Amino acid sequence: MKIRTGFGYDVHQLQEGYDFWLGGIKLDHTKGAVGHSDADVLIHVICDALLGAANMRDIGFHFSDKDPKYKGIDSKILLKEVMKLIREKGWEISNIDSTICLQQPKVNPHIPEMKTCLAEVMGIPEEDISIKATTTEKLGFVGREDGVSAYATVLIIK
Ligand SMILES: Nc1ccn([C@@H]2O[C@H](COP(=O)(O)O)[C@@H](O)[C@H]2O)c(=O)n1
Ligand SMILES: C[C@@]1(CO)OP(=O)(O)OP(=O)(O)OC[C@H]1O
Repeated sequence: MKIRTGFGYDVHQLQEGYDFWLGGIKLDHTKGAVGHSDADVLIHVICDALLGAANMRDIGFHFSDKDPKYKGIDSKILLKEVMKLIREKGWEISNIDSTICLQQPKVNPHIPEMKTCLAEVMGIPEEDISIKATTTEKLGFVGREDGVSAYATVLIIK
């Protein structure tokens, strides 16, 4: 049996007038995340951690932010595609752990819905997905509410 770990980190700006997609669901907030896609930072770090664990480059390598095909795309579609890529190489997910860095809004009340959504997209049990959140105590770009960042680690097996 082979076991590999992977790690992902990503940042998106927060601006008024944009939808705020996070963990596959739309949050009700005064600002939203800016990107070429729907800018779902949690999904992006999960994609990067999975691709990194399988040694298959990163999200921007597979889905270029210069390609009009991905303009405004639902990141759940990208995550499904990443799952296909790693499963084609024989990998299955053991577990995912993640942290969202966001000053506001509170994400804790939305974590169960995010887990249900992501588990369905990835075809894995909810219990294998951990999502956590932290503010940065009003420090830095997250603290100023200029952006949202996230980290994820994964374990994959074959
Ligand atoms: N956007 C966020 C940030 C944090 N949480 C939860 O609040 C707890 C306290 O935050 P600290 O930054 O003071 O550590 C944190 O542990 C999370 O449970 C949240 O829900 N949404
Ligand atoms: C997802 C992609 C592709 O639409 O665009 P963004 O939403 O800008 O996200 P980012 O994490 O900066 O890079 C990956 C991109 O290729």
